[in-house]
Formats: sequence, structure tokens, C-alpha cells
Amino acid sequence: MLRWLTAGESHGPALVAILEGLPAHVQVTSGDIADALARRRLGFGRGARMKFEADQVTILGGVRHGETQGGPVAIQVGNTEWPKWETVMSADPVDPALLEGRARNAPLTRPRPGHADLAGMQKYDFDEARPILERASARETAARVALGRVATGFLQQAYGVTLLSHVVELGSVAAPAGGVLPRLDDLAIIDGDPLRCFDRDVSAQMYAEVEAAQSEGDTLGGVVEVVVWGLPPGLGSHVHWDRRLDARLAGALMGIQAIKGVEVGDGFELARTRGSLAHDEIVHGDDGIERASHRAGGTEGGMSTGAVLRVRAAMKPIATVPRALRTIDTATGEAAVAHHQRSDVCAVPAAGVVAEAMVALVLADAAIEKFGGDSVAETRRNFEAYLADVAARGLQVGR
Ligand SMILES: Cc1cc2nc3c(=O)[nH]c(=O)nc-3n(C[C@H](O)[C@H](O)[C@H](O)COP(=O)(O)O)c2cc1C
Ligand SMILES: C=C(O[C@@H]1CC(C(=O)O)=C[C@@H](OP(=O)(O)O)[C@H]1O)C(=O)O
Repeated sequence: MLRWLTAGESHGPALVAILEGLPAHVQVTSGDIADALARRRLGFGRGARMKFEADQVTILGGVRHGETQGGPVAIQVGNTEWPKWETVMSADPVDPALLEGRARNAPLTRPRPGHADLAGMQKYDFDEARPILERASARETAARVALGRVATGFLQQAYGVTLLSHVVELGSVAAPAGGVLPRLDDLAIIDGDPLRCFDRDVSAQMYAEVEAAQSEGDTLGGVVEVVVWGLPPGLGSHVHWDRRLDARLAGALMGIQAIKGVEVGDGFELARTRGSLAHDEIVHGDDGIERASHRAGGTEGGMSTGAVLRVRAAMKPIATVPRALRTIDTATGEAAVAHHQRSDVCAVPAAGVVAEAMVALVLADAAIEKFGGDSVAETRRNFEAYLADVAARGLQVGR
């Protein structure tokens, strides 16, 4: 079983993340993790903080000479903005006089609609939103992407599994209907596009959509898709609701800040389609069993089918809208406008990179559950023996 946790606040000294349950000999360096974090930072429409802050990666444990050792992997992602926040975010008590006179230190009593601010103040007994928004912030997703990089490397190294995300909708701009299943070769194009869209024309329209929203003091959401190649059949299980791979993926994606909807394969579109056209017929291919279509998105009955896995996540528009939304000042009870200093206009491409990390963590967990192994070589042997057995029974998946 793979277990993982993150801790840390948006403007604290650092985020930390721990991943436990990985086999030994997974190759990873702090440079690999820094590269993964750099991908999350990119994306047209992100706010000023993405430009002036850097993610400082330190592997604190579990990795030696570029390989996991079998113990928990601990990663720290330092916030370089910390010196500016040292007083307001100090872990130890500070002299109240030090907090006076600076806007940054003022209590946040105008909770922002669309954020955790108000419900968090009610629930956790705080008179201002700072202690809530610090942990609710999507800054935390940097820690998940760090862990996701380790999981992604493991999936590739042990089983030859590759994944990537791309943006399929941004505001009112959508990629061609039904989406086009990107090929692995599209990877380079997607990583080179600030909107992570592999259709150049659609990307240009998305670019214009972000510029329009920005100039109108507004924000945007969108839809990302994570595509996974090379999965074996049989990850997850039909036998119980919480073992279903689709349920685990949906929960993981919904756990990303601002994600409000998840689809597996053609998802909601399937509900509008007749059964005769909605399912992926099973046919004989040149080198095994193939599917005549890819509507299910690579899972049936809560298990991976061995086909390309496709999951989508819908992100609501950024909640800190520059054209500020109505709220109340909880200190006075008066009507007010929501607190706004700076924020992203659109973080959909970044959410896609976070979605990749979440999918990688779920798949790594499901793979370890199925194939076990304390070293990469052992889990790979188990994986190959399983595939050989499936093939010996004449049931191998054609690629
Ligand atoms: C990568 C990423 C970046 C985000 N950046 C911002 C931001 O700059 N400003 C903002 O208001 N919300 C941002 N959000 C979204 C908020 O964190 C989110 O809307 C808030 O936590 C409430 O969403 P929830 O109701 O789904 O928890 C971002 C989300 C993600 C995934
Ligand atoms: C820092 C990151 O994202 C932040 C997520 C975020 C939010 O409210 O979720 C709000 C913004 O931070 P701030 O309130 O300091 O301007 C984003 O910059 C990051 O992704 O690394």
C-alpha cells in the first residue's frame, strides 16, 4: 500500500511531503523533481507570484545516490517568499506590535466567495480567514507534484507506463468535439505550449480567451484530461466500491483545489448515447484482444482494461476575482467586497500537471497492490509473470 501526506502553508517556510510504500531502486533526483515543479509553474494566465517565487527542492530522506531505498521518501519544497511572511506566519508567538502597520499582517475579515474562508472560519473557530486560506491554497499542489514525480518515475521504470495531461477546454473554448486521443508523440508539443493544448489553433483561441478575461478583471476555469499509456489490465477491482480504480481516480482528482467534476472516458457524453454506440466492442487484433473504440476511457468494472486510460477534471474559475465579489466584513457585519491582492487569471494548465500527479499516485498504489515487490526488479518480475500468464490463456491485450 502506498501512503502519502503533505503539510505546510502557502506562505510558510516550506511544504513537506512524505510517500511511504514504494519499492527500493526507483530512480529519482532532486533535479527530476525540480523539473516536474517547473512544469506546474508554467501556463499562460498565472499570477505574479509564479514569476518571482522559486520552488526549492530538497530530498530529506528515502533516496540515496539517485535511488529510493525502500523507506519513506520525504521531500521539502521551500517557499522563497518566506522572508516576507516570516512575522505573519511565524510558528512561534510574536509580539503583536510587530504585526501592526503592514497590510499583509491585517486580519482578513472579508471572506472570499468560492474559497474555504467562510466555512473554515465557522468550523475552526477563527475570527479571520488567514489560518484557513493558508492551508486551503493550491500552493499545496507543489508538494503533490513532487510526490507525483516519484510515482510517475516508478510507473515508467517498473512497468513502462507513461502519462501526460492536456487542456481540452478553457472558458468557452473547447478542443474539437469528443477530443482527439493524443499520441505519445504529442508530448513534446504539449509541454512546449503555455496552455498545454496540442491543437495549435485551439491553443491560440484559448490564449485570446485568457487575455480577454484578464483585461475585464475576470477569471477562467476549464477542463483537463490525463492520458495514460501502457497500463496492464486488472488494476483496481470490481469486488468493492472503494477498490474500484475509477472511483479511486475520481476521488483523487476531486481532491484537487477547484476541481468540481470528473469524467472517466467519455463520461457524461455516454449518458446521452444509446447503448449500441456507447461501449467498446471486443475484437481480435494482430497481437491480441483489442477494442473497436475508446469510449470507456480504459476501465470496466472498476478495473483497468489495458486500453489507454483517459480521465478528465473540470476546474471552476479562479475564485479570487479581481473585479471583486460581494461578501460581508465579519468584524463589522457590514456589506463589503472580497479581499483581493493578486491571483491567477487561469490555472487550468497547472491543474493538469497536478492531475497527472494524482493519477500517478493512484496508479502506483494500485500497481503495488497488484504486483507487490520490495524492489523495482521484483515488482517488474511479478508484472511480467502476470502478463505471461494472461497471454498463455489467450487473453493478452493487443497494443
Ligand atoms: C494550480 C492551482 C492554482 C490556483 N491558483 C489560484 C489563485 O491564484 N487564486 C485563487 O483564488 N484560486 C486559485 N486556485 C483555486 C483555489 O485554491 C480554490 O478555488 C479554492 O481552494 C476553493 O476551491 P474548492 O471549493 O474546490 O476547495 C488554484 C487552484 C489550482 C489547482
Ligand atoms: C503559490 C501558488 O499558487 C497560489 C494559489 C492560490 C490559491 O488561492 O489557491 C493563490 C495564489 O497565491 P497568493 O495568494 O500568494 O497570491 C497562487 O499564487 C502555487 O501554485 O505555487
